[in-house]
Amino acid sequence: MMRIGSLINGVEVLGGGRQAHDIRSPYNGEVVGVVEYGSREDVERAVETAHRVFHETMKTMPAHQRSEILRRSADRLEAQLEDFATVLVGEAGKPIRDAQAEVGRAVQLLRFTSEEAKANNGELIKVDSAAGGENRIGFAKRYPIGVVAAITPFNFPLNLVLHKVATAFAAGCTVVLKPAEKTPLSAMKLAKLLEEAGFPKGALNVVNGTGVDLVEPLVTHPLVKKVTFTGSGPVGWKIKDMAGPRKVTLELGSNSPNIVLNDANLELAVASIVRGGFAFSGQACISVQRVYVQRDVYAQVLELLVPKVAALRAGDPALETTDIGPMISEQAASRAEEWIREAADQGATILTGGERNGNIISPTVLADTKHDMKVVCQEVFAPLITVIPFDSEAEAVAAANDSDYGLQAGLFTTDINRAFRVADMLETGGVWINDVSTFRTDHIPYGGVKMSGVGKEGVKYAIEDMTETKFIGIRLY
Ligand SMILES: NC(=O)c1ccc[n+]([C@@H]2O[C@H](COP(=O)([O-])OP(=O)(O)OC[C@H]3O[C@@H](n4cnc5c(N)ncnc54)[C@H](O)[C@@H]3O)[C@@H](O)[C@H]2O)c1
Ligand SMILES: O=C[C@H](O)CS(=O)(=O)O
Repeated sequence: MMRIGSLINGVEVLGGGRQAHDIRSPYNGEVVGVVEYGSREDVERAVETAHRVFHETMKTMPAHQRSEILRRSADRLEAQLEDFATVLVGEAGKPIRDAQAEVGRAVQLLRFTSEEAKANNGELIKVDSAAGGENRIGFAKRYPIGVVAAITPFNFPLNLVLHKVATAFAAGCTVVLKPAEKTPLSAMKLAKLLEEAGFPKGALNVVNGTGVDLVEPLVTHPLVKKVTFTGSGPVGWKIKDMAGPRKVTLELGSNSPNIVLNDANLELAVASIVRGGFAFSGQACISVQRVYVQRDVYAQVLELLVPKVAALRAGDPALETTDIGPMISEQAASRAEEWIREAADQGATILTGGERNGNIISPTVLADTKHDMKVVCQEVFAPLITVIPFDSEAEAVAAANDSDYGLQAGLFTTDINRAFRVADMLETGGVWINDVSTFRTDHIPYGGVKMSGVGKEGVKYAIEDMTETKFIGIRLY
């Protein structure tokens, strides 16, 4: 069993009065690890270390060397895929096939960052485009920003950490990471792997503990230049306020809309919705939540969809046969159960599911919901979708956009003209045509509008955001 502390300058700090907390399997409550919480002083030392290592090593490390270490990290992670997947099953209750897929994505992400670390950054400016700019050229040159504070959630505890750490390294930055308190084991295992692959000690420092205790001293530290947060909206917006003048990226939640038009390939749409609404018990920020179906195919869609959802197998996340594992905590499962009950009391019809067994919520499909029900207008973050009929494209777009959130959307149609017409009108950071909102590859630009966040991740875009542009001009004579 892993016992971890915080990692500062390559040394794991344990003992010295630090409080130990059990990490328990969300499935059966078994202790799968122990974490000792760091202190505000640990945060201070972590930031100072990251600052020193940035100036002494990382900002001048040649791009080919950063790229090579990222590539070696990918190879090492690939070789340990099963070990990492087992940790994810234990700490997050993630079904093993989903856990393996997350590690596979993390390997690929490291390979993308390895390539992107060598890509051109910056551009040549034709200064003589401006009257008076004759005989001058300029460069928009990018420089690593410095110490990055990264705060991450429980649901993709490996891949979402890498979205911040690997991109920061590719840019030449250093990092202080505060992982989610429920899932710190994979983050620590990863931090050690990155050091073993060749990143200098102190390039990544990890402080473990609660967000309430550690995040404020971290994001307000004067040596921190950028804050990158993935997690829930209320916490994210509070962190943005704390961060003051620092650059901030917020990757937050959503109640993702998915539209099925009457000319869609319904088999494809339904299979995608089943996968995208229920993978990891719907605990993805882009999970399918609101499904809008054109009225003339509504009955047909339900007929295809409901038996497929009912056939999903819930149970032990360690088993290859499990589709639906536990939610992260009893509190999260009880909240989902309560929202389903409340919707049913207000007139929604439960077409399948709607039950709780410990931390497992049976995969649920609701119909007859109303816009102001919590299961529609708030982020559900549970294995639950609502299926809502509409008559016209305009009605579907208006309903989809009638949300505080705007992360990703899905849209099914066989007509390319309708596809672009609707995609152009959706108020989200991304739209998939003939796939669901839940689909993501790690190099696409990714990030929400409205209350779903600010800034973009996706390898190239995150790296850009870890840099600052300085203009350097030359007058030729
Ligand atoms: N847009 C995205 O890319 C994306 C990806 C994954 C998850 N999410 C969102 O994350 C949420 C689920 O993750 P979660 O439950 O771990 O989120 P969370 O906001 O509870 O926790 C995220 C991080 O914030 C810290 N934190 C919690 N409360 C805090 C506080 N009061 N002050 C300071 N820090 C605090 C936690 O310790 C953790 O490290 C969902 O809303 C989901 O949509 C978004
Ligand atoms: O939970 C939201 C994540 O962004 C999902 S994914 O890891 O990017 O697929």
